[in-house]
Amino acid sequence: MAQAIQFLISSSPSPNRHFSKLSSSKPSFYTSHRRIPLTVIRKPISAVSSDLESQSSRVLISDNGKGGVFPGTSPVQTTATSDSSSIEVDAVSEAELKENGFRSTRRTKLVCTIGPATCGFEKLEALAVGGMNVARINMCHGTREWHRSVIEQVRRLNEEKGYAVAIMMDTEGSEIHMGDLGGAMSAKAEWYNYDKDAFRSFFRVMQLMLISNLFFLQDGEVWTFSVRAFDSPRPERTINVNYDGFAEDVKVGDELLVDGGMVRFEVIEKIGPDVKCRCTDPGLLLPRANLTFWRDGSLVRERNAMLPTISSKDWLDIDFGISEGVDFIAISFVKSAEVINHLKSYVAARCRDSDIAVIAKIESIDSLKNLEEIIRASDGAMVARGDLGAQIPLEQVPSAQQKIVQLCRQLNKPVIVASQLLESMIEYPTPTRAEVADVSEAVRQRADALMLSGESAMGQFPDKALAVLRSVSLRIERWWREEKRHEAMELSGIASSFSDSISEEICNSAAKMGKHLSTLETSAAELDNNSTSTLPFSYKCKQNLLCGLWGCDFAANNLEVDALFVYTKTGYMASLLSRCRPDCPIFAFTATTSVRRRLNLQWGLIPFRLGFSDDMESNLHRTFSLLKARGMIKSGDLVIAVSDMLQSIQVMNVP
Ligand SMILES: Nc1ncnc2c1ncn2[C@@H]1O[C@H](COP(=O)(O)OP(=O)(O)O)[C@@H](O)[C@H]1O
Ligand SMILES: C=C(OP(=O)(O)O)C(=O)O
Ligand SMILES: [K+]
Ligand SMILES: [Mg+2]
Repeated sequence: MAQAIQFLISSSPSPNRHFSKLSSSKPSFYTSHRRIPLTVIRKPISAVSSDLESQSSRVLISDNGKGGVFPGTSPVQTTATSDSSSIEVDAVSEAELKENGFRSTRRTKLVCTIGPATCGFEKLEALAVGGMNVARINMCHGTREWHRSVIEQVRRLNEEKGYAVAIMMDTEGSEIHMGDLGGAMSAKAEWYNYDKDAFRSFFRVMQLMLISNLFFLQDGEVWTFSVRAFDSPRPERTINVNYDGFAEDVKVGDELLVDGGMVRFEVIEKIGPDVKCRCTDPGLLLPRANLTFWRDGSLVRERNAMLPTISSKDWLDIDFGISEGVDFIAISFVKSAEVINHLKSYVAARCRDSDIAVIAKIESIDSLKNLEEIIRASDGAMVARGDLGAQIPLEQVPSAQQKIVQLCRQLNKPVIVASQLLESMIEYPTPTRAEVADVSEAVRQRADALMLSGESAMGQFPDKALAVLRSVSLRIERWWREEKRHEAMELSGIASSFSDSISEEICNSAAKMGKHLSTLETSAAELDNNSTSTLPFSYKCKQNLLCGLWGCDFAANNLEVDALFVYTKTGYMASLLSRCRPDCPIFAFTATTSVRRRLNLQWGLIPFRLGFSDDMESNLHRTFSLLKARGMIKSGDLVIAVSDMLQSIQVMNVP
């Protein structure tokens, strides 16, 4: 039995004259700013869907590829220009929905760093098929030409095969690191990419160390770290450091950590630009490894902290990212909100509609100190545990992660948990149990996204690593849905304007409603157009915006909400729904390709590109018709729909 109940909060009376007001005398809500009539409308869907059958069900699969918005159009104009009878969704979500239904869709998003192991078209396609939502390129490595080719291939994949993989560019940042060791840029990658039997063979390892310019250090060996630029060949046992102040800053007796402690040295002598160090913890020296130095058990960071967060090379990379139309720019070693604000205005001035999101990487002590202001200024954050673990004691990383993940959700910013999630899978086809537990914890914390680094960039099993992230995410998500094991979080209000606070309340209510409706146990037989009953729960919203809303008559039998639909121009309303982490998936309809790709990073959202109008009723019916034609929904599915144009909540069975 198809029927609809619609709650409307609109700044003008419902523009939809088709809806009859069966129960319209609910209290209106007035404020000093604006008058908002609150109506509760209900009517059988059959009466409003007479034109449904005549709707075209023509569908379009491909993403329009090239980044940015459509030429010469704002998102609003795009609505008018896009093909009104088409809908675009990525091929993986579509297949998942068709095969297993709504509940099977993965909520946690997956980011893969692309490197030598995955830069070919087929390898990229395998990652897209495996569920990669965002491809990350790390400007620490490789040339711009190399990165451009990756971007082009991802775009082609989207265009030709119907994926919607977004692109994140990650800046190098002003960390102190070693030089290239005179070898190929991807020496570490080559090193791991030899076949695994060979990799494990001692003699092969020795041979590789010679050809790849990798060095396995012995205890007590003395090496020179120098800020001088060397002509090749580089003097023996000498390593170049990229930071000019290095020799001035270190003191004899300091501890020098390579790659957060993979190799350790003690500073024994300073001679002008050269610093002589004795190896105290032997290990493998890898090209461009990060360096930190410690004194009396604390990180020395006075001078390091004075380095600009965005170096001149980073600015060139950012220009490159803007011209290539990347979707996200992740900024390494952020120290304050200032740099994020600066970058955002820089991007806005150069990029129409400023549709590149700026992600703050939290990986330094300073970023932890200024965490809230940084996250407020950014469009999202990354818990960059690799470098973070080199700056704070390792045992503090888990609590920092939890704090960052929670704060991001409170502030409605997507958050990525990154680094070493499945580190052992660089070499082995299965993860360790501890790694699976770590991934599970990030999923249980309900981070928006998980990221692979070396596992996908230069590991031997990129697809397998991605499959592990995917299956663990799915399993843990299901587990907490079934057993309610996830962390409960009281969300505080974030809206800064009156209109935003209405959107926020609508989304909170829709998400809650989904939950409540799915736990109702009244009988379906009671669901009848003429019956009037009251929802068996009381709901009080903080700002009283929706008070009285639930006084409407409603009865349901084991009503399970299958999906939340959100029609959103900028993506904001979709992010508000995602923030609530509802039990059912969220179908986010947006008119712009770039907004759609950006929504890929957010928990639980399945982004669709769809042109839509201000008439919610016709939007819904057209969407139902298009999705039914593709087998993604079926008659009887229960949907709660919200929209940022009309600020409404509607509950509908798919006709
Ligand atoms: N574009 C690239 N070219 C060559 N090697 C790369 C590239 N991107 C990543 N890698 C390799 O993958 C490893 C892991 O990637 P990532 O975590 O992004 O970098 P890092 O180790 O510098 O933090 C790098 O150390 C590097 O060896
Ligand atoms: C993600 C990180 O940054 P990068 O790989 O660029 O060092 C990290 O440090 O964890
Ligand atoms: K980086
Ligand atoms: Mg880092």
